[in-house]
Amino acid sequence: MMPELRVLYFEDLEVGLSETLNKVIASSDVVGFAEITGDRNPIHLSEHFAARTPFGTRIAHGLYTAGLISAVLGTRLPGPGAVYISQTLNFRAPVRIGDTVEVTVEVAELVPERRRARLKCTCSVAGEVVLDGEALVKVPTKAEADPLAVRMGGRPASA
Ligand SMILES: C[C@@H](O)CC(=O)SCCNC(=O)CCNC(=O)[C@H](O)C(C)(C)COP(=O)(O)OP(=O)(O)OC[C@H]1O[C@@H](n2cnc3c(N)ncnc32)[C@H](O)[C@@H]1OP(=O)(O)O
Repeated sequence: MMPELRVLYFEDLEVGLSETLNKVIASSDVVGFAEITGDRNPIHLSEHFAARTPFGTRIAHGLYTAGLISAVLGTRLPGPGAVYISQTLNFRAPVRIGDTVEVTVEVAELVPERRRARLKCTCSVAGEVVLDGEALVKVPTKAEADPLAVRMGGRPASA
């Protein structure tokens, strides 16, 4: 999943606007997440260990799956310039190696005075919700992002 970047400013958002991305979970993703975070819980890394858990096989780190929500927020909705304030997470079912995770974020509430957007976040595998929660992000306005372009009537500063 390497989606094209899309910038939405606070003014572009409306309740109900949503974005969905899919990601196949590779073993190398899980190993890489273990390396960069230091979470080497064998439930993620060892088939021998994981076989003796209720899941029966290796599962992805919950925070790796959650990171896919961050990817949608940071690249598509709202996109570049969005700043995380908070995120709730409910890990409802395991994600296994090879699963395709469908990540959807949807604008649930806008707070114009503070340029905040609250987004409902859902990750599913084959129609089953594996993770859900809510994100709160600060979203740049057009004027904050490029004040010169706004003064020039929306034309980019280089024009
Ligand atoms: C630290 C790291 O290294 C480790 C990880 O990252 S592990 C990877 C992330 N976690 C997961 O993948 C776990 C996914 N979740 C599950 O598999 C299950 O939710 C569970 C095994 C944790 C719990 O299952 P169980 O004990 O069988 O619970 P029930 O299904 O019987 O449900 C009982 C009630 O609790 C509610 N509930 C269960 N899980 C959650 C949850 N994650 N968030 C919120 N609520 C949850 C469930 O709805 C039931 O409620 P009810 O009112 O009784 O219906």
